[in-house]
Amino acid sequence: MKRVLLAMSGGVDSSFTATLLQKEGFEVVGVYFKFHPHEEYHEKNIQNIKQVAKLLGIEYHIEDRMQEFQERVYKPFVDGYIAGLTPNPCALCNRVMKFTELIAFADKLGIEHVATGHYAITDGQFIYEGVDKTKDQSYFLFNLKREFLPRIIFPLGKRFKEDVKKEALQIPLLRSIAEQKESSEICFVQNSYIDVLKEHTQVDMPGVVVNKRGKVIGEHKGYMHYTIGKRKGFRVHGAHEPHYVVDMIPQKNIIVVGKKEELAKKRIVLRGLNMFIEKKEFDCFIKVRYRTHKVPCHVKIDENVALVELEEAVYGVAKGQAGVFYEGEKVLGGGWIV
Ligand SMILES: Nc1ncnc2c1ncn2[C@@H]1O[C@H](COP(=O)(O)OP(=O)(O)OP(=O)(O)O)[C@@H](O)[C@H]1O
Repeated sequence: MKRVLLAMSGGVDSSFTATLLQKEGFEVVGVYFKFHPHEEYHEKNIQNIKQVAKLLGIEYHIEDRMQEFQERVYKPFVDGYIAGLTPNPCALCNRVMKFTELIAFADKLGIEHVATGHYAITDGQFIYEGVDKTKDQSYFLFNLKREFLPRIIFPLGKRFKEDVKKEALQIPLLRSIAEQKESSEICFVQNSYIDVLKEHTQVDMPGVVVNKRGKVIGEHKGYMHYTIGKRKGFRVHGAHEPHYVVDMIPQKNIIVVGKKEELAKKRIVLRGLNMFIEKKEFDCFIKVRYRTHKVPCHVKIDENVALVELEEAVYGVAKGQAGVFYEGEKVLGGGWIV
């Protein structure tokens, strides 16, 4: 029987994925990784995994990767905010933690294929958007190592979240899992990223708001409270129209604000590229945040840096986020916005 190692989070998606893989004739082995140190959170998830394992009669493993997660994902997240970036820990984690550890553990167990409950599609060469556009997670997967792809299965890629939930509710032992509240977007952030940062650095430190010409026009609570495009939580004296954060100077604890048109960007530079194609110059579409539409662009790559000229302006481009290239639904690659 063909075996597959399934990354199980204890949530409805990966739990339901286990049932799909079994129906397809796989012998499923599950693995749960403890990435962050919130034991209560793990306990709840592990309870769910035990329940699924019992339902399906599958073997599962609980693996501690807290130290690695701390160094490879958590620390860069905190350091990123301190440096004035808007980090994207999930896209980073998928490359340096989740899939790396999943593949390594599969190798240890002598299993060829790995699976997750991501809403995305792969043909072993490329990643494509999942059919459920409201749940598609291809953006977060742009950074996967190419050599991983032939070993990955995404059983939910052609399914709709709503149907997954409905079907899971019909299975008695999955019912309670399907009824649980969805997990937050970043697994180690329980409430707000600000609470996480407060454990490591001083976040509340009032500073000045300046306009693009450097003139002081207001006050803010501390630069880490803001991301590019934010228009609330700071004061601009005598402002009659909305002002948006257009830049920040972390070393001086200054945020720069401007009107909507000053937020517009038609040129973006990406570094730390991960490409699934060899071409160095091409036309495609780019997504500069998770929840946004794709914009047509022209890309030129030189020495692992991509210069992207956009056909229409985008608003709220934040350094540290991922820029992901698409051709239709296919992910061509991407990099980090600088
Ligand atoms: N701690 C973990 N250990 C092992 N696998 C995990 C873990 N967290 C997430 N995964 C895997 O990554 C996939 C996507 O994770 P994400 O956090 O986006 O979950 P999700 O879409 O809410 O799915 P789920 O309902 O399965 O939690 C999960 O479906 C699962 O396969």
